[in-house]
Amino acid sequence: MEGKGKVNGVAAMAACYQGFDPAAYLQYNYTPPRADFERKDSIVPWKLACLHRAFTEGDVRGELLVDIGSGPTLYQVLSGCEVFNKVLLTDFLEVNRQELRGWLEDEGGCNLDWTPYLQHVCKLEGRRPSAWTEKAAKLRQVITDIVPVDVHRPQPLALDALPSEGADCLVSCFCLESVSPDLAAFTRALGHIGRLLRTGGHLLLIGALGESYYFGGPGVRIPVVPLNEAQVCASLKESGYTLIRLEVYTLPQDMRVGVDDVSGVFFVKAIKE
Ligand SMILES: Nc1ncnc2c1ncn2[C@@H]1O[C@H](CN(CCC[C@H]2CNCc3c2ccc(Cl)c3Cl)CC[C@H](N)C(=O)O)[C@@H](O)[C@H]1O
Repeated sequence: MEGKGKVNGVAAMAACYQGFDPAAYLQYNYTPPRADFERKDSIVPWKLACLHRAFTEGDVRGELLVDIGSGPTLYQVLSGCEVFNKVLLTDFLEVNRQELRGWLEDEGGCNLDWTPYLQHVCKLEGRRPSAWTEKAAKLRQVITDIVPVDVHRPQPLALDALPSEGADCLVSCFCLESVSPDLAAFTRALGHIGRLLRTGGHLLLIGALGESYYFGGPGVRIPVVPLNEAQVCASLKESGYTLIRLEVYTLPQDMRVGVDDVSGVFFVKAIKE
C-alpha cells in the first residue's frame, strides 16, 4: 500500500499544480504586507537578511549555485549571484520557467517589478540603492539556464544539467514541503536534491512551518505537509546533512492574509557530509 500511496500522492500533487498562476502567486506573496521593505517584521526582508548573511559570512564558495523549485521568483539568488559565477534556476512548471525567462530577457514580460528587491539587497551589501542596475546586470550575467526539476525523482534534474562533481551550493525556498504529500516524501525529496550537491557543499533551505495548504492562484488550493522544527532537523540528519544554523520567523497576525495557513518560516544553513 505504501508504494501505491507514494505514487498517488505525488501524482495528485502534480495535478494540483496544473492550475498554478504565477501572476496571482506573486501578488499574494511578493507585494505588501509580506514584501514590505519598510517593516523589519515583514517576511521578505527577513528571508533576504537570512540569505545575505548565509552567503557573505565567508564559508560558502564555489562555482555553481542551483536554486531548486525557483517558481516565478528571483529573490532567492540576489545575494548568491555575487558569490557564484554560475546560477542555475529550476522549476517544475513551464509557466514559472517562462516567467523567469521574461525577466532574464528584460523585455518587460514579467509580472513583478524586482527593483525594490534588488535595491534592498544592495543596501544589505552596504552599496547605494542605485547600484541595483549593476546587480540586475550581474544576475542576468550569471544565470546560465532555467531548467525543469522534479524533487520526487532520485535524479531531480536532467543528467546534463550539472557537472559531474555536482553543485557547490543549493538554495531552495518553500519548495519541498509545498510539493510533498507527507513527511516521508519530504525527507526523500531532501535526499534526492542532496545528490545534486558535492560533499562539503552548502544547503540553504527556507520553508513553511505548520502549514497545511496554500493558494497557488484563485481557487487553486495546494496541500502542504505541516512541519515543525524538530521534523525539519530530523529530516536533514536522516538525509546526510549537518546543521550549521536554524532560524525561525513567526508570522505576525497581519502577515496572515488568507493565501495560506502558515504559522512560521524556518531558515536552515547546512553542509552535506
Ligand atoms: N515535484 C516538484 N519538484 C520541484 N518543484 C516543484 C514540484 N512540484 C511543484 N514544484 C514547484 O515548487 C514551487 C513551490 N513554490 C511555492 C510555494 C511557496 C508558498 C506556499 N507556502 C508558504 C509561502 C509561499 C511563498 C511565500 C511565502 Cl512568504 C510563504 Cl510563507 C516556491 C516558489 C519559490 N521558490 C518561492 O520561494 O516563492 C512552485 O514553483 C512549483 O512549481
